[in-house]
Amino acid sequence: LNCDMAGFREVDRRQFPLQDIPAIVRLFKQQLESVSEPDLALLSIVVGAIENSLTCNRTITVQKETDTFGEAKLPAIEYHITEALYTKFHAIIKGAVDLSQYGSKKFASRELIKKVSDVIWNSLTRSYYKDRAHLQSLYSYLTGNKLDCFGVAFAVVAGCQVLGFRDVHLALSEDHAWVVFGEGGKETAEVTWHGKGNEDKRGQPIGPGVVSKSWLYVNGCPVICTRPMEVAALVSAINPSLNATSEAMEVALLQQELLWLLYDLGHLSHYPMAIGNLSDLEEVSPSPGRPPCAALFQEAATSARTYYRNQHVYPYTYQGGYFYRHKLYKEAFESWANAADVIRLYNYSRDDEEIYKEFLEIANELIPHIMKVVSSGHSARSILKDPECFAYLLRFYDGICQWEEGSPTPVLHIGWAKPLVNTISKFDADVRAQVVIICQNEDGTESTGENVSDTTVPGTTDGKSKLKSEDDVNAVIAALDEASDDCDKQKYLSNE
Ligand SMILES: CC1(C)CN=C(N2CCN(c3ncnc4sc(C(F)(F)C(F)(F)F)cc34)CC2)S1
Repeated sequence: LNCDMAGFREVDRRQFPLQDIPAIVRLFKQQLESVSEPDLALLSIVVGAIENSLTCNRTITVQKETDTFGEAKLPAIEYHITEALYTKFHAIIKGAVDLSQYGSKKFASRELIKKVSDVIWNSLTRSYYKDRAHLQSLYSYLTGNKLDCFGVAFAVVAGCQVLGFRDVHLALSEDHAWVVFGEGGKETAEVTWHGKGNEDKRGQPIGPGVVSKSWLYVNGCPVICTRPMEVAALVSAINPSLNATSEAMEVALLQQELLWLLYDLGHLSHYPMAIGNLSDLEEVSPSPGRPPCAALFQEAATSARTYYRNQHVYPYTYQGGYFYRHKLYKEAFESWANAADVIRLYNYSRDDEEIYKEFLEIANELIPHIMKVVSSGHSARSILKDPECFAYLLRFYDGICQWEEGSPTPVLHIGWAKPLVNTISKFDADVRAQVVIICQNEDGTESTGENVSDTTVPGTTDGKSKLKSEDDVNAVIAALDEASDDCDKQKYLSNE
């Protein structure tokens, strides 16, 4: 009867109450190394209970944060609480889904998945703030009937695991989640909503999203999770935030320890964002004997290039953000140029607001801040004298221009042009002249397009004077467009 209670039965009652981080890590390790598959419901309830008690209404008196051995103290997670919630989830799922109606037992069907999604969906609180923190776990679902969009997708996969369907897995893009199922995992189904004010497409395959080349569906290169990678997703989704400005240290430490456990077991190698999350945590509090966070950010980018045809943007914006925070501005420019080389392959659609905001912040906040900071310096090694920096910036802006080409939704507007022109005009003509634009034509042959320094900025004579009016700005855009029209694909290389 209770074969699927295996997850719980195996759990050694003696492990409870779970008092500290090592106890939780032991539970995860035992689940990840157990012969069957890790129990998603059990693990999500446990970490959800800890996160909730340490970040929401801190009912517990703030205990001495570490015990005598420096381990962060956690609120004791009682066996009977965990078991009650676990049993409740099983009862909800098995009570609502009459398996005899769904033919094949071996593989899930679209109808079954839609039914599980409906059970979760229809049991959510009518209206609540969907973007709130701490709504990602089954603890939130079972105690408050609230889930965020990731949480709904995760709950559907956990529900299908309860029903014994080992073919249903979580599929993750950089801003959306859905499920794959069936023989060879070839079928896809929407199970949750995305963004605000969009009709949900639950039950439908994700095909059209891939065809439209929108970033939301990462050109058909999503992270397809195994059970342990679904554990990595729930661990990545742990949110240590106490409020907008501070975090619960013990929750962040727990997330970091669990991510290292998953990393050591090899379950992050195909999951760039999880590696990025771990790198962010390591940047704040480095673990002794572990690779430096800079190496982890690089690993995330390499994973995306190796397993996902370099169609993911976030590994490069994780890396660029790190370099920016550490004032490694040339390295930041290179990462952001690499991010733009990814987005140029997509067509910007209305569902892609998140990545639009990401590029907008880089182009109109971070790069202008860097230009301001370095302008005051007078070092000969200034990035303003470095043609490679100019080349990285051109590749960055050109990637965004190409993103717009062929898109149903415009990307650029005057708000982009001013910082863009301001940045480019900080590089003198003699520096710009050192950048050679290599064009790759349709047939793969290469030709040097117009040399950038020949396209003196209209309205100026020696290319040195600054731009004044809006017409000048529009003229520059036209010049850039013209330059980009000359070549099908531009690679900006600086000559050595
Ligand atoms: C460079 C950044 C701006 C820093 N944090 C970033 N994150 C934080 C972590 N994050 C993630 N980290 C691990 N896994 C996932 S699965 C996912 C999602 F597909 F969008 C979902 F499921 F719809 F929410 C998001 C996400 C989203 C991206 S990107």
